[in-house]
Amino acid sequence: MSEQALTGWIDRSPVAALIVDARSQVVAANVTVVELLESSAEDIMKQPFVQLLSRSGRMFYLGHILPSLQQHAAVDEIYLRLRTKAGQEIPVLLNATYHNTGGVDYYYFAMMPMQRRNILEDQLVEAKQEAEHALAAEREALAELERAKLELEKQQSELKRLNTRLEHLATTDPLTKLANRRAFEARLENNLSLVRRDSMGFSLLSLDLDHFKDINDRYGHDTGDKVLVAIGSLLASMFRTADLAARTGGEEFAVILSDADLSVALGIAERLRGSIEALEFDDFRVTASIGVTTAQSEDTREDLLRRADQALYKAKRASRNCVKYLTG
Ligand SMILES: Nc1nc2c(ncn2[C@@H]2O[C@H](COP(=O)(O)OP(=O)(O)OP(=O)(O)O)[C@@H](O)[C@H]2O)c(=O)[nH]1
Repeated sequence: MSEQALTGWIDRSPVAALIVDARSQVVAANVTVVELLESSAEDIMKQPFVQLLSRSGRMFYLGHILPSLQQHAAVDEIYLRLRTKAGQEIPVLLNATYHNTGGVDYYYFAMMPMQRRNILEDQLVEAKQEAEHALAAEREALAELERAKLELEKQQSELKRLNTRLEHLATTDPLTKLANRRAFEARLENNLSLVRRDSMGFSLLSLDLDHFKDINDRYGHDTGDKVLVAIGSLLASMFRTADLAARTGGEEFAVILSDADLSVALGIAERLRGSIEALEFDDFRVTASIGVTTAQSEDTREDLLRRADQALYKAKRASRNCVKYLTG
């Protein structure tokens, strides 16, 4: 078979194809090889195949590929580097087979350029980098979300703290730190509904300091305030949390005594009156008048307050510094 006919076979091949003779001289090359090596068919033909390889490729061909080919008549997918006329190295995968045509030995070399694989590898690296960037962006977004969540939690707990503080301010008398009139009335309503529902009785003390105006006039308003604070401390220390002591006006106080009937309430009121009388101030003593009443299931808040005030009025009219009661 002529060399021209051999070249004709392989010209249209999608792979770079070469045929070399038993001495590894190129005897046929397809167009793909010529284009790949950026050379001409004339330059390639009659050259030893090794001249078309990189320096390391030559050593590998002579030391490994050729002996394998001679021994096994074929090699599969060997990585090699071709070298263009201009010196550029082109990675290829080589498959080679031995043929005997008309009594003459030939080797057929089919080389697949690895450019495509390199492009795929580049694309793979690019995709990996993009994935890493996306992952980093996602991590950053998650961290941002976590920061926003923490900030929100912080603001919520601050809001809760402010609400508690506001609630405290709205229900506390600033001078004595006792419950104020608003908190007192709310508790009164609540206790009255318990009386109606569960017959859970309670009593009410209405307390007014005696001749308090004289204390203010004689010792000054600041001293009057100190007296009010001392009365507040005494009330706060005397009553259980189930009860409620409140400052309901200037020098007026009230105590809701949960689960206390009239006789219990009278005993407590008398003890309170005595404790106030026993308080020691610089140059004077303070006394209080106390009115006591007990809640009835049909009582409204106004009924109860009116009775307690009437009992207090009775105490004021009597001698002051005493306890009086009124039943419903
Ligand atoms: N220092 C001080 N005085 C107050 C406060 N609130 C009310 N007062 C005073 O309490 C006095 C109450 O006087 P009155 O209502 O005449 O009663 P009183 O002098 O206690 O006389 P009786 O209740 O009849 O025994 C007034 O002088 C008010 O100015 C306060 O927050 N601080």
